[in-house]
Amino acid sequence: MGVEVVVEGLTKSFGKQTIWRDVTLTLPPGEVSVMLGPSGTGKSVFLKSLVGLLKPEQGKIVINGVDLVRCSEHKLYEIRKLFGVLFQDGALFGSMNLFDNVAFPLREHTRKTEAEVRRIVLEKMEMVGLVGAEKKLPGEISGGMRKRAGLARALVLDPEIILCDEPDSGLDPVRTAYLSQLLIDLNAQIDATILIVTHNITVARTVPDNLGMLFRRELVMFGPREVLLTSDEPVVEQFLNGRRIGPIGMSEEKDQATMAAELAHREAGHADGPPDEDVRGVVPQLEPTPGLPPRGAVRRRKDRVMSILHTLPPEAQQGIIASLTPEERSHYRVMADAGDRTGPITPSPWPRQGGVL
Ligand SMILES: Nc1ncnc2c1ncn2[C@@H]1O[C@H](COP(=O)(O)OP(=O)(O)OP(=O)(O)O)[C@@H](O)[C@H]1O
Repeated sequence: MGVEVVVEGLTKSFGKQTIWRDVTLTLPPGEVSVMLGPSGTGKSVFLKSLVGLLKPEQGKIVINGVDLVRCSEHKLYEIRKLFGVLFQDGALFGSMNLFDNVAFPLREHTRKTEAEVRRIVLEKMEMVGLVGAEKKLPGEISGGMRKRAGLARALVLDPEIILCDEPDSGLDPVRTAYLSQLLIDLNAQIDATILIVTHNITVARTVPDNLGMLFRRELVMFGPREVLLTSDEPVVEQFLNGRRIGPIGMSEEKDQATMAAELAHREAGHADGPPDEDVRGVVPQLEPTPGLPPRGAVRRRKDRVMSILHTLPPEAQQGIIASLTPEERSHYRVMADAGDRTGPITPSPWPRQGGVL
C-alpha cells in the first residue's frame, strides 16, 4: 500500500516572493488526490517540495517518520526512491528510445540484470498501453504517448507515491479521459498514494478521492472531494465553472473595485461567455476497468470520511451520504434522508457474507 504524506505548516519563498505559506494537509495512503489552483500559485513548486527537489523554509513533510525538510541527504535519497514523478512535459530524453527512457531509473538506481530490466520495462509499458512502441523516439510519437511513456518511467521503481504534474496538458478530451482511467486503474493495481496537479475540471470532478486548491499564497481547502465540489467559496466557484468574474484575475488576484466593475458590466448586458452553468455538485467517481481488482483505498476512505462526516459542511455530507450503497448506509447507521450530521457515526460490523461494497 502507498504511504501517508503529512505536510504541516509548510512555507516556500524565493527571495522576497512567498509562493505559499502555512500549508497543512495529509495525503492519505493509497488515495488519489488532486491539487487545483490558478496558474502561478505554486502547484509545481509544491510537488517539487514533496519530492525534496526544493527546500521549504518552514514546516514539515513527514513520510515514514522522516521529515524531508530537515533530514540528511542520505535519508532524502532513500525516501526519494518511494516516489515516481510524471513531470509536465514527460521529461523524456529525446535521443533515447522509449525502452531506454523507461529503463533509465532501473539502470541508474538498481543493480538489476538486463533480463530483469527488460521484464520490468515491458510490464510497465504494457500497463500504460505502449507495447510495440519500445523502439520509437520521443519525437516520433504523440503527446499522449509521451505522457504514458513518462508514466511508465515513473512506475519502474514500484513507487509508493506518484506525483503527476498536469498529466492532461496538451491532450484532447478523449485522450484525457483515457489517461484518467489509466490513473484509476493503476491505483487499483498498485494502491499507490497519488497526487495530481491539473487544470482540467473533468479530471478534478471524476478522478480523485480528495481535492484541494491553492490561491493567494494559501491552501484554500483540502479534503474529501465532496467538500470542494459543493463549496460556495467564490474562488472555487469561479475556478470550477471557468468564469472570468470572480476573485481570480488574468495575472493575479483582483481588487474589489475591478470585481464590482465586472459585475456591473455583466448586469448591464455585456456578454460574458457561455450562459451561467454551475458544474458544482458531486458526480460519480471513476471506477477501475471491469476485471481489475477494486481499489483498496475506497473502503479505507469511506471509513475515514464517515468518521469525520459530522465535521464537514452539510452539502458535502449530503453528497457523501447519497453515494453510499444500502449496505454501507446500514453499516454506518445512516438514515436514508440523513445529512447535516452533528455527531460522529459509530459503524456497525460489516456482515460476514454479502455483496461486495
Ligand atoms: N526555481 C525557482 N526560482 C524562482 N522562482 C520560481 C522557481 N520555481 C518557480 N518559481 C516561481 O514560483 C511561482 C509558482 O510557480 P509554479 O510553476 O509552481 O506555479 P503553478 O501553479 O504550477 O503554475 P501553472 O499552473 O502555470 O503550471 C511562479 O511565480 C514561478 O515564477
